[in-house]
Amino acid sequence: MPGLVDTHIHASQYSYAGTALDLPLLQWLNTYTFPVESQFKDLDFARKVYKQVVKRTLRNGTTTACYFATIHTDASLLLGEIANAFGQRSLVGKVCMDRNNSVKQYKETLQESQEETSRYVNYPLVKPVVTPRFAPSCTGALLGQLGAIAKNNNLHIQSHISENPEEVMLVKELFPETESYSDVYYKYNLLTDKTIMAHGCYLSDKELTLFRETGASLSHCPNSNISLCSGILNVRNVLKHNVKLGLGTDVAGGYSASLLDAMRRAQDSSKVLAMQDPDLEPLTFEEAFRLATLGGSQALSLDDQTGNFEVGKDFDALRVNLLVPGGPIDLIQHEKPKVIVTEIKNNNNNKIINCRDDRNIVEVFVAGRRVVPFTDSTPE
Ligand SMILES: O=c1[nH]c(=O)c2nc[nH]c2[nH]1
Ligand SMILES: [Zn+2]
Repeated sequence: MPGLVDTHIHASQYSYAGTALDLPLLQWLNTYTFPVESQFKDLDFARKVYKQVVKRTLRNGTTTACYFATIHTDASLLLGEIANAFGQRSLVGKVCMDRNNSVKQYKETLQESQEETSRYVNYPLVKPVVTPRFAPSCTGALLGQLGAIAKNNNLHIQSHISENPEEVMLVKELFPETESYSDVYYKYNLLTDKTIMAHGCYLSDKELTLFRETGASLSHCPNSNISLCSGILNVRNVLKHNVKLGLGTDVAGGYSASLLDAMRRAQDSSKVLAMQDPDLEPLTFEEAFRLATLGGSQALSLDDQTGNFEVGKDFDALRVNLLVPGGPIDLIQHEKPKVIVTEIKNNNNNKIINCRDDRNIVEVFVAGRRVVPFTDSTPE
């Protein structure tokens, strides 16, 4: 089957994935996230965590990952180097933030943020992404500079938007002259056809229309949205507005680094909304599969290279063995499936989403190179 695309993951938060999920977003950032991220000044610590997250996501079939690092440029460059060495297709973002009242050492000046963002490298599979953390962490001046850097260098952009009600209110207070949260990013040239924004749970129809018009996309991160009690994205409405959409694990707001988990949570979340509104059609497993593959590649504007097995694209693929010895699946009264799954269309394939885990992913290929299982030549 095609490789999986994680459109939103914080590599720097991997060390505490599965813990610290007892506070809502803004308090969670101040209490857990900023203190941990500030430790990435230490390159030895950064190397340890970044190697683990690249290996863990690859083993889970993530052939493309769109990463947030931290404000530290050297550590962010190291993440790019590690992804490149392991052969994972990725976008790597040095986080930019010149506002932080709670953990005062974890921020930059406007000038530092601008100069450091210009220190990026381009590998064939690893690309830079301009990364304002989110509007509350950035002054308007910084957002404007980052919009200009992205435009002048034709770079990808990533950030967060409308994840939690308190955050949306804060943005209104900080940017009173703007019409909406989306309008803040739009005004600073940060909504482009190479932009991906995480969450968007509280976007209005008008804002979704702005996304469609600018070509900006959304990353749906259901595990994080539930774990931090942020909200539930109405995926059906996003699709109805023809906004490009992918799935994200959003580690460590999300506790799982697996896109299989994201597919399941996306369906669960959509079913919860459908229970409250009988007119709403829940997401099917075919749709969840598409979001995790082709949808993600479109959302990252990488669908000319990856996302499915169309002739001309790179070979990003998983070899899945449902019956791997010691694996998590029992197939009863079925012949042994031996298929290339380009789309999910029968119940046996649905087991791939609902019952499988990384034990069933026996080989992973990125751009034709086998990257899992790891070999002697894989970096330590
Ligand atoms: O889920 C999230 N994780 C983060 O690290 C973050 N920063 C701003 N907004 C955020 N949301
Ligand atoms: Zn995030």
